[in-house]
Formats: sequence, structure tokens, C-alpha cells
Amino acid sequence: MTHPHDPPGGRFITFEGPEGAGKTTQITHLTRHLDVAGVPHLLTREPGGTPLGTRVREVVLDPALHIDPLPEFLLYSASRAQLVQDVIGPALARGEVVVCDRYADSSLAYQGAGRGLDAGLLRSVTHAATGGLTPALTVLLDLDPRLGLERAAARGQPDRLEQADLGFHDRVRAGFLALAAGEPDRFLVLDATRPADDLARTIWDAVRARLALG
Ligand SMILES: Nc1ncnc2c1ncn2[C@@H]1O[C@H](COP(=O)(O)OP(=O)(O)OP(=O)(O)O)[C@@H](O)[C@H]1O
Ligand SMILES: Cc1cn([C@H]2C[C@H](O)[C@@H](COP(=O)(O)O)O2)c(=O)[nH]c1=O
Repeated sequence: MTHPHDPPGGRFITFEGPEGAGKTTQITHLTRHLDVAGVPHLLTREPGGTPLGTRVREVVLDPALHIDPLPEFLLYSASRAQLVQDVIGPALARGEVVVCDRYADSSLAYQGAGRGLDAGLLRSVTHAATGGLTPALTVLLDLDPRLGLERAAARGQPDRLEQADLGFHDRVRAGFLALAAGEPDRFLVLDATRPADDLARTIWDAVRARLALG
């Protein structure tokens, strides 16, 4: 049940982490818990979740393309703006829990810490794209990128981001951890080498507590 004074992002949950950290696996567990508990929810992802986002995803992950850091960030931001406007905002307004696989923290970690774009620029464009919508809870699955990239490689050919060098992926991981250290109330940082079922229980406990789901 939502309250008229709940903040707009009060039921907004995001999952973040380096490549192959287990976001998809944990989101599947969480949505199953929400189903069983009868909590109305919407699952979406970035980039993606809208016709524009799906096209942006094809472009940004295409290993055949060279994309400079600024246009890369603007592409992710375009997908994000459309997703907030058309999907996330309306679902939150209906009182649903929204679970999103990656959101603005990925831009701060990948395009900021990873590519070296200015954090002030990233934050101001992100604010324009999202109207300042911030998650109530961000689950950060933390993992050494060497292990994450190995996990991802087992799935098939690496995409454009997965092909970047290890130095880039180490900076991304450090960027996520720095964001979490700066906002300890929003972030739940978990060791992604823990067994998947064990992580799923911890996440469900946190979601119930944070969203007062009972
Ligand atoms: N806790 C875990 N322990 C060991 N392996 C795991 C764990 N969680 C997920 N995996 C495996 O790691 C691989 C990547 O998992 P998953 O697709 O859930 O990650 P992801 O964060 O969504 O990846 P990406 O961001 O690269 O799409 C899969 O093969 C999955 O089975
Ligand atoms: C939202 C967002 C994502 N990225 C990167 C992170 C991943 O390498 C891909 C998305 O693929 P996944 O299978 O969904 O993890 O895009 C980014 O660099 N910046 C962003 O804002």
C-alpha cells in the first residue's frame, strides 16, 4: 500500500554490478518472491525496456562499433529518459514495485570511473533524464571482474563493453564501491561469490524491510 507522502522512488529497486555478477539470477529470485507475496511489480532493464531502449542496447553492445565516451553516455541517457518517462514513472505512480537491472549508477561507474567522464556532467544530464528519480534500494553485487568476465564468457561472444581491458573493469568495480560508500543507506553491497540461494534470501529480507512489505 502506498502513502500519498511516499517519495516517488520509494518502491524503486535497482541491481548493479560489474559484468557477470549475477544480477539476472538474483532479479529472477526476487521477482519470484514478489509473485508469491502477491506484490504488484514491474521488471525492466537498462539499456532496454522500451522500443528505443532496445535499439540503443543493440548499438551500445555492438562489438563492431567504435563509440567515444560522451556519445556512449548520451546513448545510455536517452534510453534512461525514455524508460523513466514511459515505464518506470507510470508503474511507480500505480503503486507497483519497480525492479530495474542497472540504472544511473552504471553510468557513474562505467562512463565516469571507467571512461573518465566528469562526474558533475554525468549527474546533471542524469538529473535531466530522470527528473531526479532515485532508487529506494540499490543491490550492488560486488565481484572481481576477472571472475565476472569468465562467467559472462561462458554465455558466448563478449559484447563491446565486455571486450574492454581489465583496467577499465577494475575502475568500474572501484567506482561502484565508492558510490556505495557515499550512500550507505541506499546501497546493499553483497559479495557475489556467495551461493546464489543464500544471496537471494539476504536480498528478499532487505527488500521486505526496506519497502515495509511485511
Ligand atoms: N552466486 C553465483 N555463484 C556462481 N555463479 C553464479 C552466481 N550467480 C550467477 N552465476 C552464474 O554467472 C553467470 C552470470 O550470471 P547472470 O547472468 O545472472 O549475471 P549478470 O550480472 O546479469 O550478467 P551481465 O551483467 O554480464 O549480463 C551465469 O552463468 C550464472 O549462472
Ligand atoms: C545502464 C548502463 C550500462 N552500461 C553497460 C554495462 C554492461 O556492460 C552493459 C549492459 O549489459 P548487461 O548485460 O545488461 O549488464 O552496458 C554502461 O556502460 N552504462 C550504463 O549507464
